[in-house]
Amino acid sequence: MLENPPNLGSPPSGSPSGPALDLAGVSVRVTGRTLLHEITWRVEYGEHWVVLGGNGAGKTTLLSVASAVRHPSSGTAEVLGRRLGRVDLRELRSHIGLVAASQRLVDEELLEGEGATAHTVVLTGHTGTSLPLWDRYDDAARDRARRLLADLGCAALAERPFRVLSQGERARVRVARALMPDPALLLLDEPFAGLDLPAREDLLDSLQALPGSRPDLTTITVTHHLEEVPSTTTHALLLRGGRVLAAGKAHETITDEGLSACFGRPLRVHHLDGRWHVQSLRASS
Ligand SMILES: Nc1ncnc2c1ncn2[C@@H]1O[C@H](COP(=O)(O)OP(=O)(O)OP(=O)(O)O)[C@@H](O)[C@H]1O
Repeated sequence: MLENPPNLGSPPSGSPSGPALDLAGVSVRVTGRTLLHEITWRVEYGEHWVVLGGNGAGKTTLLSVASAVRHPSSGTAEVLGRRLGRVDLRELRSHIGLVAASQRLVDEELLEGEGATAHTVVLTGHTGTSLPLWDRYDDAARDRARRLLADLGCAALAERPFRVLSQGERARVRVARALMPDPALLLLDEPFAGLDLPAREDLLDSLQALPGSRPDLTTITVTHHLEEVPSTTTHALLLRGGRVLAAGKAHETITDEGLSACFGRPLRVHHLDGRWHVQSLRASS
């Protein structure tokens, strides 16, 4: 047990002791297949991780454990100081912000059909529901939803129907929604999927501003693309075939050797003005 576990009734204040995420020997098996092999991974509060790996490496499966959606088949997983299997997962999930662009919000279509505005979509993050529960939203919640939209550079979109928003605008509204309950942990599963270059850069700017305004927030971003790694990233985990190839400080982990092993081809990594870029040596030779 942690000496001072974060107060899950309200957002942690100051820097809580103990890790935000602590996986020890975590394996995930489905019939006939092992999707994750004995993952050991520790994420401290205030760290900003990127999980890199090719298609099918196990990134989404790993995030499903970190987001308290899935139990490990073996090993132990502690999220925000709570051991999966011993706590109410729904209550724990209310302290975790999850953005998964590839999996639309459960009832996004329903929200669209209802003509929900961007502000309403963010408000549903307050109750963790697909549809708005109007009697649960006081003035403070409504103001907070507006402030979050402004933080994500979307203040002008507040009253616009969600269904008419561009993919880039939707991506930022989803992040605002995920931040609505003031989560201790923000998990982003391919948040840049389907975005063009300006939309990607806008979302990156917004994500890179988060550590400044929320010093205790811990983030984990899953991506295939090095160009999408926020400049505020502190740590990286490289995944291949459901196994951790390397995990540690970003500069020590995102290397030519590490990335080449992770993606199974010779790669050269460049780090320029805080951003990462990759060059395929096979393509250029
Ligand atoms: N329920 C399941 N049953 C069987 N296999 C599964 C199941 N869920 C995932 N897989 C397989 O596990 C592997 C890892 O999947 P996962 O979605 O975690 O990978 P990923 O790294 O997120 O991939 P991508 O980048 O393509 O989204 C894949 O080969 C996938 O087909």
